[in-house]
Amino acid sequence: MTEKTTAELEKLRGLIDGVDNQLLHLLRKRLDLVAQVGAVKHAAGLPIYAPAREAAMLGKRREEAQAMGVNPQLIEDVLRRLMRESYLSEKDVGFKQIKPDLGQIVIIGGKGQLGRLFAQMFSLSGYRVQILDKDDWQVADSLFAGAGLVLVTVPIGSTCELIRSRLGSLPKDCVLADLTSIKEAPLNAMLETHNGPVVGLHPMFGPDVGSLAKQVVVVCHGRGQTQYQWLLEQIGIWGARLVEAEAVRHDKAMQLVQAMRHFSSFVYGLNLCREQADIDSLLEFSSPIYRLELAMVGRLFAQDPLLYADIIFAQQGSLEAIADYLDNYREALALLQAGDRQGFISRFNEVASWFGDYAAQFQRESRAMLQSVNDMKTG
Ligand SMILES: C=C(O[C@@H]1C=C(C(=O)O)C=C[C@H]1O)C(=O)O
Repeated sequence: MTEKTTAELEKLRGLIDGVDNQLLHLLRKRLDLVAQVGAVKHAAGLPIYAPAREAAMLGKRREEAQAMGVNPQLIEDVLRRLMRESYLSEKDVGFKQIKPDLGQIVIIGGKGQLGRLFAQMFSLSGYRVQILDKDDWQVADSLFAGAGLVLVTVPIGSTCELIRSRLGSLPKDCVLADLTSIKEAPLNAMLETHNGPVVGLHPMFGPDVGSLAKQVVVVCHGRGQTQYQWLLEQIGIWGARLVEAEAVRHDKAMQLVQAMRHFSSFVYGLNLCREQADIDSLLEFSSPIYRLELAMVGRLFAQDPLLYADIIFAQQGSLEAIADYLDNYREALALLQAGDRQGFISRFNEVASWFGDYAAQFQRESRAMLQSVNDMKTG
């Protein structure tokens, strides 16, 4: 590099540093304003997450960006990241309490990760929360006596047994709910055991989400909705979207969304392990999509094997879904073994037309993800 180039670059970089520093000050200012909005909303009992305001704001900023020669997607990306930060700040002020006159909330399995998250959310909303873990059954009766909600969040394998053997004498107005990732069997167990209000919930996220804003919670109605409506509203206040479903339809979807998906990630990991793949080399040669896939598979093995065993072994139907997957794998492999390129292409087209417009939608969505995977690279 010539001295002139070095000097020019240094000058421009100094200016960029100055702009970045101004950005930082603007961010500080924005965070402070959002905190004030948070306080106003908290006082009025409104949730922080306001999708209509977000859509309007994004639309306006995109237009302004366009007029200024800035890529609209750039300002949208930046604002979406900032809004995520806004949701996190809500934990500082707490949430509106929808049912202040509720007795205490007893969370069975409250020391598990998801149990702890819900305990925290209820506490931040002003409820009195009691945790009942495996070694606490001697105090169960006294906890249940004043309970307005009993929430079961124990491993799937023990859920129904626990409900049937331990929850037969809850106060009659107490809401009984569970967070199990299958719904039909636990819902039936709750309905058979408790005569009061019953609802099945399935949070479609892991315990490491920073905020519930935009996360989905599936709701399977049991009985006495008017008595547990407050619970649904409370979850809405946390920012989550409630999706109502019949338990059977939910469980069927989980055979693919969870059991088959996790099982194939498990086998993918098993295969890498047995092949003694060199992860460093894989990463070195990885395309962004491969890296994303490796991250998706690898993250499974950073978690509790019991949780995944529970999910995969929970339903007989999952076994069939996984067996079907294997059949399709074998059939596709046979095309390869037979050198049937045309057969592969015609299957490909068959699947592509089945995906229809979703294929293009998924390509757009993954493009943004892949770009952030690439942004994360260092060196
Ligand atoms: C700050 C607000 O709350 C949330 C955060 C927003 C933001 O960071 O801009 C926008 C809408 C809400 O989801 C608001 O309503 O203005």
